[in-house]
Amino acid sequence: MQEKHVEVAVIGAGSAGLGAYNAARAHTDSVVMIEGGPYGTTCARVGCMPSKLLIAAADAAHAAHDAKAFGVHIDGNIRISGRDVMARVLHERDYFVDGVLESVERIEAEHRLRGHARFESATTLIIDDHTRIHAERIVIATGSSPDYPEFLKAAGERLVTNNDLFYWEDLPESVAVFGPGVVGLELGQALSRLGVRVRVFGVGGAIGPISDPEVHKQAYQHFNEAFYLDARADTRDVTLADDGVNVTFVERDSGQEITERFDYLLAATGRPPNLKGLDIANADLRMEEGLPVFDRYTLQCQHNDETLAPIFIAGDANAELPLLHEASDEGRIAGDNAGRYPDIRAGRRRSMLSVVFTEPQIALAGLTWSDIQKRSKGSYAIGEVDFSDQGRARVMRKNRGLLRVYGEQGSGLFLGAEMIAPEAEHLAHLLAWCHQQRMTVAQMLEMPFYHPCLEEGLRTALRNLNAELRQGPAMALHCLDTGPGC
Ligand SMILES: Cc1cc2nc3c(=O)[nH]c(=O)nc-3n(C[C@H](O)[C@H](O)[C@H](O)COP(=O)(O)OP(=O)(O)OC[C@H]3O[C@@H](n4cnc5c(N)ncnc54)[C@H](O)[C@@H]3O)c2cc1C
Ligand SMILES: NC(=O)c1ccc[n+]([C@@H]2O[C@H](COP(=O)([O-])OP(=O)(O)OC[C@H]3O[C@@H](n4cnc5c(N)ncnc54)[C@H](O)[C@@H]3O)[C@@H](O)[C@H]2O)c1
Repeated sequence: MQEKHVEVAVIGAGSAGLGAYNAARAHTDSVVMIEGGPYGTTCARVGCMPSKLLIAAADAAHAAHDAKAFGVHIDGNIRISGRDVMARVLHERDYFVDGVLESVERIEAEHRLRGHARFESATTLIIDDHTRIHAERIVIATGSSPDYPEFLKAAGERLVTNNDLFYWEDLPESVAVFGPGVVGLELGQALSRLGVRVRVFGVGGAIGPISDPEVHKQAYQHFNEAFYLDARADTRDVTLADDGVNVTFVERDSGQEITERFDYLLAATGRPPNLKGLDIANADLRMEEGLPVFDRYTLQCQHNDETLAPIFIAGDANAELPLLHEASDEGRIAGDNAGRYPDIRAGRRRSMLSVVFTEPQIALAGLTWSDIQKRSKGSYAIGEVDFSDQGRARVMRKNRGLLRVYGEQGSGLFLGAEMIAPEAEHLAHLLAWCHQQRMTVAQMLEMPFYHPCLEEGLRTALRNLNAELRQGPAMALHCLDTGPGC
């Protein structure tokens, strides 16, 4: 067993780990980054990028099918080649992975260590069985992995997760998706648009990250127009079938128990943090609900006696906001603090922004509806716009969805938003930026709105909110002071 002494050890070379390494490296040369799996990050390899590539193919298929509604007739059959779709996904995915691999290659070889890390004590790590690292400070950036309930294991080799799906050489005929969370909705809808027979089964009623009941209602309706989604499914059995898997469930509308065969079962039932193999009990960390207690501004953990530990936790590993930009931010903050220790600084946390790349897209910005229920003690108002009659959305045949914006009574401050809306990724950015600038709804309304744009729908929602906050005039139906369709 080799012995190595460093100031900072970073466990995990994903988006958070790479950010942490770079930030710590700005303070000291004595850093090591340990990676137990393949380099390339979850985001590039099996997460954000390949999922968006699959969705891009699905959008192309959908546009081709929808073209005739615009008077554009594509003569002959629209043929989707599963092999070509998956070949492009993998080819482009590799391009993104290669970019990450190049950055990893640029890191000095003596700063990189391959192997699975586990804690021997709060300041020593064992890497596989080959190296013991004595580290003055440690950053845990181990990410998360798909997890699923025991009964799904009956699907055997037909059970896949996001770790497997992007390696398919061809598209299957059918997939049963368990979990209408972010992964299940994005991949389920993409597969459905690519001609795969899809059913999505959930428990407890949740759809993606939506907490606003009105947005939830619309989402349920829109997705069900596109594919079968039962967010409170009564699934009775999962068994292996010939070259496939049988799922027995109570059909949502008929109430009949049926057994249906699928080529694959996609488990998208959540991604808990990778803490299990870490022997974290040896690190003397204070734990709550299986997770280390940490400060979200410094990312620093506590010892069991509640003193501060020289251990930091960033990215999906801390389960706070398992999103790429948050992992990068947290990695930088944790690495900076591990490097500058004991001179710990609070890092800048941005306004919350989350996008689900479905059609319509789901997005959250600032505080969510459920945050506001907890924090605002009734002193808030809601404005909304329904996109079914919004001018630009209608022009593009994307006139579906609901945007709800929240503001604070008295101050008129913009608090947050939830939406299922056309091109919500852009609307949500504007809203997150305004939230971070602590703007009032009235100030937001002073900004320019171009005609005819989806942002005019946002303006309608903001005007509605301003009126509800009693800071502006009541809304007029089809007011034409700004052009038709607003
Ligand atoms: C299908 C899918 C789509 C997604 N799409 C989006 C999106 O569109 N936008 C978005 O913002 N987010 C998206 N995400 C989430 C995003 O990918 C993650 O939030 C982000 O990649 C987390 O980065 P990380 O550094 O925390 O983890 P990772 O990138 O997973 O890095 C953790 C690393 O730690 C290593 N490791 C684990 N344990 C050990 C150990 N004991 N010893 C050594 N090494 C270890 C792992 O091998 C891994 O390389 C998506 C996720 C999935 C699954
Ligand atoms: N566009 C994006 O930003 C993006 C895309 C994909 C993933 N992600 C990140 O990855 C994280 C993990 O995504 P995820 O979708 O795996 O998890 P999730 O927590 O978002 O969703 C899991 C879903 O599975 C359901 N579920 C749990 N047990 C079930 C069961 N037995 N049967 C049926 N359904 C069950 C849950 O109710 C929930 O709806 C997300 O929270 C998100 O932060 C982000």
